[in-house]
Amino acid sequence: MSLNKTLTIAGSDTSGGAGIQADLKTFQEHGTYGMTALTTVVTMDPANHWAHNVHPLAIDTLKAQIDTALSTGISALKTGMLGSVEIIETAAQAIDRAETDKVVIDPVMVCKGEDEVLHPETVGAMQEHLLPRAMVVTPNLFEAWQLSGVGPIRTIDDMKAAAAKIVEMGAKSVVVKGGKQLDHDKAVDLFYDGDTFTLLEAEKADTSYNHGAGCTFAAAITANLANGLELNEAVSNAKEFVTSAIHHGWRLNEYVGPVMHGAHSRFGKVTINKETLNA
Ligand SMILES: Nc1ncnc2c1ncn2[C@@H]1O[C@H](COP(=O)(O)OP(=O)(O)O)[C@@H](O)[C@H]1O
Ligand SMILES: Cc1ncc(COP(=O)(O)O)c(C=O)c1O
Repeated sequence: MSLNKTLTIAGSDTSGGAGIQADLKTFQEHGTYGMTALTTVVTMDPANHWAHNVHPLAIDTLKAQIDTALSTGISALKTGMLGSVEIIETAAQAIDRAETDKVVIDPVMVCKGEDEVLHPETVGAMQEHLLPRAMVVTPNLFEAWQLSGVGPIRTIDDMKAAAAKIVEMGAKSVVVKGGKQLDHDKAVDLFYDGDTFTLLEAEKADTSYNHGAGCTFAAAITANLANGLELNEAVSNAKEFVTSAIHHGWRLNEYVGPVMHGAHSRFGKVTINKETLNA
């Protein structure tokens, strides 16, 4: 028996909820064989209110990991926290060498609770190098604003305008995640494949234990694509998966509450609403 191989090019979240830890747990839940290329290691300082420290790895170390993973012939890949223009360029080269067009770009710019881009110059590099290579991009509202120039995004019409712009910039499709940020009674995401706008609506969880939700969502799409699902099905199944994970988010300590990556298989399927919108 062989498994579909999924690669994540992303940061390590030592606390285990986001980053490659979220990706691997999610890949495992979907029955794919997860592989990793770490860009950076994020640690948290227990003596200083869990302040994040970012430890970038040498670029040659990243390249060697990519070489290792690509040599196995991967089925799908995703990118997460990249952190510098050089790393973004390296990820783009990896995508060009991968023998698959199943590429999910999670344009991680900020960690939850912060609203400043980690490195502003990386936005231009993502626009130039990653959007044209993406089968699907998964920005939250802030990231969609930064990538598209359309914003601040406050309504579903704003989400549509940003999504259209991101596809115009070269992405094959995009999911703009309204999540908790959009002022709406449901957790609403907008999927646009260049043709049709589809609203994905789930029950909103009243929780702050949602660390890793974005990574988990993008990893689930990646695994679904690797397993042969059509793009729209890969996205809506991933929305069900992450909704369950968020509704079972839990308290790791006084600073962070990760999603429960395995909730979907443990507690059963949740249902979401799908609605096609007029262009
Ligand atoms: N409170 C919530 N209840 C249900 N779904 C949520 C909630 N917060 C976020 N989501 C969903 O989780 C997924 C990831 O979104 P989000 O957490 O906004 O991403 P990011 O981590 O990139 O900011 C999206 O499908 C979003 O709609
Ligand atoms: C390595 C890494 N990647 C990605 C993220 C983004 O996490 P989320 O999925 O909660 O947006 C974080 C946030 O802490 C992180 O540490």
